[in-house]
Amino acid sequence: MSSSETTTAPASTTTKHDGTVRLDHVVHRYGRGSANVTAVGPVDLTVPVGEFLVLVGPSGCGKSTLLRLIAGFERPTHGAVRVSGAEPRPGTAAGVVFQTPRLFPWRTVGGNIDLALRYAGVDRAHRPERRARLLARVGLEGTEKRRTWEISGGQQQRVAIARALAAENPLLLLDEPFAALDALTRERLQEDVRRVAAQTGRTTVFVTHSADEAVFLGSRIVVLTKGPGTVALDLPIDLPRGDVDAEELRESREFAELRARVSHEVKAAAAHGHRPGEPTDASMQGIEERTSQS
Ligand SMILES: Nc1ncnc2c1ncn2[C@@H]1O[C@H](COP(=O)(O)OP(=O)(O)OP(=O)(O)O)[C@@H](O)[C@H]1O
Repeated sequence: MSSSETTTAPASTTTKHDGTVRLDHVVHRYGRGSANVTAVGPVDLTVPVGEFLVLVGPSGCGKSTLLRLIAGFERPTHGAVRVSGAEPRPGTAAGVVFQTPRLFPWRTVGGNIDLALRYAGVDRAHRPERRARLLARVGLEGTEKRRTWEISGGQQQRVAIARALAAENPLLLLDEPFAALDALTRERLQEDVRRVAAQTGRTTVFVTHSADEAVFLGSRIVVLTKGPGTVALDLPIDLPRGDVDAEELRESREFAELRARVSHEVKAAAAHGHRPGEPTDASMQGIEERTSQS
C-alpha cells in the first residue's frame, strides 16, 4: 500500500478546501478489451459541506469504486469528479479509512498518528498535543506507547480513524470500516463516528452494506442499483443529530421505518437493478415484518 493511501496531507492552497464533492455523469470502467468491466455509472451526485452521505447497494455495484474516485485513487473513464471544486489528488483530497486498519505494525499507536501529523505538515513541537487530542476524540487516551498488535481490532480501527482525522481535512471517506468487527464494537464505533462528524462538521462519505448502519449514521442515504451502480434512491434522513441517546434513537419507530425502507430498497436494487424515477412507495409495504429482519 502506498503512503498516499494511508495518510492525509495538507489541503491545497489554490482552492478553498471546503470538502464539497461533485460527480458529473461519472462512469468508471476497469480493464480493456474483453476484460472490460463497467463498475459504476452514470452517477450525478453533489455532497454539500457538512453532509454525512452513506452509500449502500448490492455487492459489486461500485460503492468502493465511487469512494476511490472521490479520493483521487482512480480517475473516471467518463465524466468529472470534483472535491472542493478541483480534481481530487490522492493523499490530499480526503482522509480515508478502509475496511481494515492498515496501521504500520513497526510503529506504536502514537507513532502511527505522528506520521499522519508529519504528512499533514504539523511541526514536531505541536505533535504530542495534537496526537493526545486525536486519541481522546476516538476514546483511546493514554495508548500512545502501545504496539498496534497489542490492541484489539476495534481499537486499531479507532487509531485508523484518528489518523484520518489528523490532517483536519474537511472531507472524510470511510469504506466499510466496521465490517470486520463484532456487533457491540461496531455499534460503539458507529456512535464515535456519528459524534465526531457532528462535532467537527466534516463532510463524510461512508460505504456500508448495512441498512441499520446507514440510517444510524447518515444525514442522507444514496442506494445504488446493482452494477454498474446508478442512483436508485436519494433519501434525506431527518433523525436528530448531535448529542443524542444512541440507544433511544435505535429503538425509535422512525429509525425502524427508515431501516426497513432502506433495507427493502437495497434488496429491490439487487434483484431488479431499480432505476431512478421508479416508484418506491411499494417499499413501505410490510415494514413491520421486515424491520425485525434487517
Ligand atoms: N481493480 C479492479 N479491476 C477490475 N475490476 C474491478 C476492480 N475493482 C473493482 N472491480 C469490479 O468493479 C465492480 C465494482 O466493484 P466495487 O468494489 O467498487 O463494488 P462494491 O459495491 O464496493 O462491492 P462490495 O460491496 O462487494 O465491496 C465489480 O464488478 C468489481 O469486480
